[in-house]
Amino acid sequence: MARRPLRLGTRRSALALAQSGQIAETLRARLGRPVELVEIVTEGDRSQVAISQIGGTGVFVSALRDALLAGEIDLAVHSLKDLPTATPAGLVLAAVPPRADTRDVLVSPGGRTLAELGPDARVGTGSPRRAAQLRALGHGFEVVPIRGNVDTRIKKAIDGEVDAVVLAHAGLARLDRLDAVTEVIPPEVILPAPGQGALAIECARTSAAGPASDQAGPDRGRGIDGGLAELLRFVLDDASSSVAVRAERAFLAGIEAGCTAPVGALAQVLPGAGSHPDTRGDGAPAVGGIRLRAVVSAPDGGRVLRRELTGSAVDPEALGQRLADELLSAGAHTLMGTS
Ligand SMILES: NCc1[nH]cc(CCC(=O)O)c1CC(=O)O
Repeated sequence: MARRPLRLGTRRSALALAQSGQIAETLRARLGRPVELVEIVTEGDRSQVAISQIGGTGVFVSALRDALLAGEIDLAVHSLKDLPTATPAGLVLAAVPPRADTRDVLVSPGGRTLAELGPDARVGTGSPRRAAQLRALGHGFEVVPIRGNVDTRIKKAIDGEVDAVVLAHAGLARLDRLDAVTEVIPPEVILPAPGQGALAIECARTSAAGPASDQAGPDRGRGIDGGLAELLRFVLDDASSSVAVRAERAFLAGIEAGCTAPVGALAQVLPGAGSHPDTRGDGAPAVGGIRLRAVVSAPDGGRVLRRELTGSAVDPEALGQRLADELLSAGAHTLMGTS
């Protein structure tokens, strides 16, 4: 069978191209197969209005998913934190590669840290999660809504439009802009978004037996990749990263808040007694522990609820759901203004 290139669909932002290019390199090296990048322009790239007004960050994702479902691309690379918790029928989250630094960072050209920024300071972010946690610090600074790609946001701080901006460490690392970071913010101060720092590799669901003979539809027989999801998992997935984001996403799904809500979650796989946090060698996560922390905030940051639980890595979804239930019982929806 001819080994045509694997078509990897990507957004065309600098960040998306950087992370997709890195995954393409890994695939070429490990599969010895050509991989071509297919740039997909999304509504979120075209529009200048606030992301929260055009349906959330899901707008970045749906064009890539449409291309997968239409058979125009073989796999898509997403920032996992922008991926809605529900995977559409016909698609599968095939792999979560080794996760980057999960923390947020401050880019503050004047050199002031978060603790030093006082009531006179203007701090830029487009994220309700960051805005609420920034306000909850109680330093009184003004949170200014900004959007644009990572470089645009750094420039707003350098040009003095705001005193500082909060961004993801992972994004700056992938763009080789860590030089701009003035403070790495610990998760105790600002808890990152569920899935932050992780990538998601999605593909169409195909039968492991090969081009699906048992599935209807004009596009079904076209694929050359029976078991592509299994292959991608085998070459790209990191068991610890995968377990952690499964717990965080189960929490997010359980709290029914969506990916632009003022919600943070961070799971850490613990080096449990007698177990290795990585794999048993067969790709399955070893039986260990996970520590899951979460925060929900009132949109104005006036109140925040923080909770954490530790549970088994065997069932990260159950842990995420339990933590969501706890926060719901503690009044999360009333706090977030969603009930
Ligand atoms: N919402 C946009 C977005 N999606 C992924 C990243 C950075 C990479 C990551 O968090 O994995 C960013 C930029 C940011 O939040 O600063």
